[in-house]
Amino acid sequence: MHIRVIGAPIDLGADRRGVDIGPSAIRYAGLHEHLRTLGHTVSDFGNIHVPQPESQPTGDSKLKYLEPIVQVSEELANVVAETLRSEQFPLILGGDHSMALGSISGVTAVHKDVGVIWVDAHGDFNIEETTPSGNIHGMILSALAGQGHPSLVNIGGWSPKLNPENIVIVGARDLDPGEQALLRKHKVHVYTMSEVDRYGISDIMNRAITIAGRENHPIHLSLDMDSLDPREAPGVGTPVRGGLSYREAHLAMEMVNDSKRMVSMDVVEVNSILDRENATALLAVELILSALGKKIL
Ligand SMILES: NC(=[NH2+])NCCC[C@H](N)C(=O)O
Ligand SMILES: [Mn+2]
Ligand SMILES: [Mn+2]
Repeated sequence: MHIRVIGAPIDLGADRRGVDIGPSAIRYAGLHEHLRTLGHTVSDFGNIHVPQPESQPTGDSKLKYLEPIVQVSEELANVVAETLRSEQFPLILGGDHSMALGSISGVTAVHKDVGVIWVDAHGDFNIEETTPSGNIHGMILSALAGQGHPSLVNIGGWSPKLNPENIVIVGARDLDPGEQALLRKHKVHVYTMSEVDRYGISDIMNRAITIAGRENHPIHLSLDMDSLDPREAPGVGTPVRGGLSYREAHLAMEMVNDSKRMVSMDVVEVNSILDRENATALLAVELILSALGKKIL
């Protein structure tokens, strides 16, 4: 496969510094060399331009940094779409999860009926009326499904990008009350940690792949590193106890690879200021390798 690494060093969606270093930290953890040992061809687009938060007005407290986030999303969507059109696999490194607005907008500009597997402690399905924080990284999946502020919903000039019934969230354990109601209303498939415990990650991933990939739909994988237990992934801005274990996360990635349906992938929320000796970035690289074909034997 031809993989193109795209850095999206955005921290405007989390209103906290440190995730902007994520793309460098993941590259520094040996991403390119390891991908090449799997037999992939790897090129690097570099990072898209993201303004520094200190240079921007915060704007509406319920939609912080809306304008620059929309600008970055438009640019990232174009780069991702161009990458797919030139038959390369986009591997997008965050940055906070708001970058998925750009990446998935780009994917859905090229592929029809995209299914999304969103591995996350959170639902990221808030809108300005339900957000407890005003941080846009918690409002991105809803925007892709056509809900929320028109500037977020209409990246690229069209909407919705996703049919909510093609979205599967895996690993959820911290959903806000208004967000829960929206997820139910729009019939998003949510597998909580409780269900992972009850049925096992293998069963849950089989279901997730069946739903997101039904009728041959291409799958986009969005991996939020806070889906992992904070003992494994300490370098995240919004840690929640009781997350995926190291082994569960690897198996989840391996199963996505085995499905042969993945067309693009994001890895987000690596916060190097909060990390310990780059452990979270090193784990991110390991998980990327499992998702992109590394086999034990
Ligand atoms: N991508 C993330 N880490 N999102 C965390 C969102 C936290 C919370 N639900 C909020 O809306 O603010
Ligand atoms: Mn997230
Ligand atoms: Mn999260």
